Amino acid sequence: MLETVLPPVSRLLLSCVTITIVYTFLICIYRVTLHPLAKYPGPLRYKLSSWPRLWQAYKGKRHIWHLKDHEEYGPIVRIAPNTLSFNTETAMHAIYGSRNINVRKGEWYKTFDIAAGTYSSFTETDKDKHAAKRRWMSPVFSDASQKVSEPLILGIIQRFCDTIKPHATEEWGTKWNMSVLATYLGFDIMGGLVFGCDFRSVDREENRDLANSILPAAKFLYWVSYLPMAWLVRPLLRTKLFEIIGGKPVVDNNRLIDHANGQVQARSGERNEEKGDSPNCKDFLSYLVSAKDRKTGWQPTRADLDTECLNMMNAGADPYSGVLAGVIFYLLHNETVLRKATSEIRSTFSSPDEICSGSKLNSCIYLYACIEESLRRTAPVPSHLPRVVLPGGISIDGHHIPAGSVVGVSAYTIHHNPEYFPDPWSFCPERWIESESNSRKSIDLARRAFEPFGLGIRQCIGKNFAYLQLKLTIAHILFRYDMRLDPDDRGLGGGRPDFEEGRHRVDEFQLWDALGFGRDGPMVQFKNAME
Ligand code: HEM
Repeated sequence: MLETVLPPVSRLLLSCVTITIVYTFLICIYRVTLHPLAKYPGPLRYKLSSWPRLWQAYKGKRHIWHLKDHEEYGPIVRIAPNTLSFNTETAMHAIYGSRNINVRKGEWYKTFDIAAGTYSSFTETDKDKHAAKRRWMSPVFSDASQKVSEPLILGIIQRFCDTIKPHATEEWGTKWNMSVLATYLGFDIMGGLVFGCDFRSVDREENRDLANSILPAAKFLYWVSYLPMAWLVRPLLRTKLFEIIGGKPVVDNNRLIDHANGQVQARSGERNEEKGDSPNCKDFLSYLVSAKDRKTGWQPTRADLDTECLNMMNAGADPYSGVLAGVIFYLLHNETVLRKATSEIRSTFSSPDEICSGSKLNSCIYLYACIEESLRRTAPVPSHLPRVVLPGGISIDGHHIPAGSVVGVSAYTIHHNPEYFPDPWSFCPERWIESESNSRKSIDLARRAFEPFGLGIRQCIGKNFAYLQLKLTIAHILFRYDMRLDPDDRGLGGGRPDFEEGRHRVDEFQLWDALGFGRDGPMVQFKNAME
């Protein structure tokens, strides 16, 4: 009846709307009844649609939601129509543990550095291509390369400490936002390591723009990568149109890409001596430009080099900076721990010049335990690192998971699982040290559930560099300075009882979930501890 009185265009529109409603309704029914993952528990809205996940990613709170969901629904939660989240160490090893596991990285990764030209070792989803890239990069991360790089890392850390010095006499001096300082320090170190380029963003304000771009760009790409049809957006990432739509974070990301491209380009032209580049330096780029995969003979294109350098800057600088800010936060919120760590460093070394890699640094087991405990609390990728199940499926904790499903474990959730980490909300470096009250068995169990660097073939290739940088930085700071929270701004970086659930713990360093994590504070004052 209605159809006969309506004009043809309206009839067409009405049909489209009706078909869409019926289709959506049927999809919803399918997702909660016949879908292969229908039997797994989770909130109804997650089962129906992946939009709630996008919203959580946009708000930087996915890790908080994961934790809450697992508390409510148990060790397996359906967090999107096609995605399961697990919270056991056995699942973690079943998903990420070795090369032969029948999964690959998910499409989600593809958004991150495609704007730079191609996929990096981090975002490559094809297993064989990834293996070739990993072999190509291995000389960069060898022990020999680390030895060559250490003087550069030490030089930048010492300059960082010298920058604080005039503001930290015998009295408590200027207050510093540790998240901000650590961002500049991380950027300077990676700029030196990757490009042999001396950014000096710690001590020169005019050089800080690029360092400040990394996190906003990462936050933006993080939620964009969760768009249900992110593949439509990817080709637009580098366009002017997208700069207008996305605003500053997109512009920032493009500036970072341009910078990486410029640095790679400079290898075929003149180097920029004025900016402090050393013509003979052995930086990461110098290994990569001339190397190829020894097994397949694969050689990088210019786009591969651009993308990989950008990836190393991002993957190397930001997690280190975030964790460093986290270590300082937790030391300052746990006085006994700070005292013990400081005393270990000051009794092991007799001057800052002695603080370098070697047996003395390795003997600082309390320092190492503080880093492990901070990595537990502030894993730089707090939520899922998604893996897609390949044809044939896989078995996880006795469940057959069909091909095409997406599976993962959230580091934040498993790192706060009391089954592996008793009293998970307390900062307790002692849990990593064997003692009468802490058996080898419980440390081994904790280690099996510990994944701040990922696991298996996709584990962080820069892990050893990261530990070296963290140990050196913290040891130098503790040796040279006493630290305290600025009395006027004690709360910055922590939660507050009047904040929402999950952000209410004053002694928990607050993370903004992204690739790397957003952060602020703590506000720190230093006092010179050396004569
Ligand atoms: C505290 C410091 C760091 C943490 C916690 C960390 C964490 C991680 C994690 C969790 C992954 C795996 C992601 C996944 O499975 O999708 C990863 C990958 C990676 N990281 Fe790190 N990272 C750190 C520092 C560094 C440094 C200093 C570098 C050196 C340049 C680096 C370079 C990389 C690269 C190239 C990958 C990709 C590896 C691959 O897929 O083969 N990271 N990192």
